[in-house]
Amino acid sequence: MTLNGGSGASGSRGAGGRERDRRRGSTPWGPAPPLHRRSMPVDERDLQAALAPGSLATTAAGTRTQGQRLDWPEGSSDSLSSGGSGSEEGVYKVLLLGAPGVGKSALARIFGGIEDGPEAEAAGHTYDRSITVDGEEASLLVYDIWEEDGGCWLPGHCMAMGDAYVIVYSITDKGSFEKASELRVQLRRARQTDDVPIILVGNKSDLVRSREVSVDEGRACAVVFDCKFIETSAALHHNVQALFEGVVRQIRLRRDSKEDNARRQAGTRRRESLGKKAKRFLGRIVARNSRKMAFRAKSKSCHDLSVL
Ligand SMILES: Nc1nc2c(ncn2[C@@H]2O[C@H](COP(=O)(O)OP(=O)(O)OP(=O)(O)O)[C@@H](O)[C@H]2O)c(=O)[nH]1
Repeated sequence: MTLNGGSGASGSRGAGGRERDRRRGSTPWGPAPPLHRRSMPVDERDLQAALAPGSLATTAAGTRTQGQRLDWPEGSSDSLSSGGSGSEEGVYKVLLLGAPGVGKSALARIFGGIEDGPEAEAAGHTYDRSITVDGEEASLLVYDIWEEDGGCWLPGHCMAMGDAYVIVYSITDKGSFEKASELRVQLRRARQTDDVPIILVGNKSDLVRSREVSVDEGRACAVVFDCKFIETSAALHHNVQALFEGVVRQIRLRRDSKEDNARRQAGTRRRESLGKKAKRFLGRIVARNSRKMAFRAKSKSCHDLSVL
């Protein structure tokens, strides 16, 4: 996978700032004052414009910075690269959700190519990079803006704006695992009709001795909540690349399956004979009866981020 050289977090808000905000790669970016989540003045109208589904306008919570480092191996078939034009339809908003301290920012910073230390302090909360997965480029805007203790600005917007969600818990904190389930339920409520990809992430997998949530528990939770599952260690940069590649694949799989369905429906409407209709009806009955098998198949695949 190729991550396009890390233009980092995003800055100003408002739909009018769309083009201006999308400076990336080689564009020099003047110093922007870091904005803080809690103290940030929020104008509801600005946010609505900025966070409207489909809008590329970036979050009020972020400042855009330049990513400096390639975290993922160069020369691999899929790796990070710089700049990327990121066609507008190829830009996906990814929201990180989870209890405090589980490592959301650490994961986001690795994605953004931001080093720990002063650089990280100066970075905002939104990271913008182009990545090439399976030979196709996609731009991800990764939002690390979730505030879960009621201080979260406009949680409804957070739940509505994502093209994909990464729900993070710490494997060393059972409470954060329970919180992850709550967030999944909240998301389901907020996006009832959308088949939006959700990836459950057990972070801090390096802390083996303090583990409170087993891999099996994580996986079982993902099966129950119909999402994908992966364990990561931001500290060791383990599986972080796989996570973000998986996000892109999950988005694409849904996009492709929607397109296939639309194509099939269009064709079916034109040509479907009575025999075919009967076959489809029987197929549905069989599918219902094999729900148990489907559940088993799902539990096998919930950790495979490259399949639906
Ligand atoms: N050992 C270990 N520590 C981690 C890992 N990921 C994050 N941390 C540490 O956990 C602490 C919290 O990480 P953050 O990235 O700030 O967590 P967060 O979820 O963004 O927290 P909030 O900003 O409070 O929501 C920091 O001290 C990180 O260094 C990991 O994979 N392993």
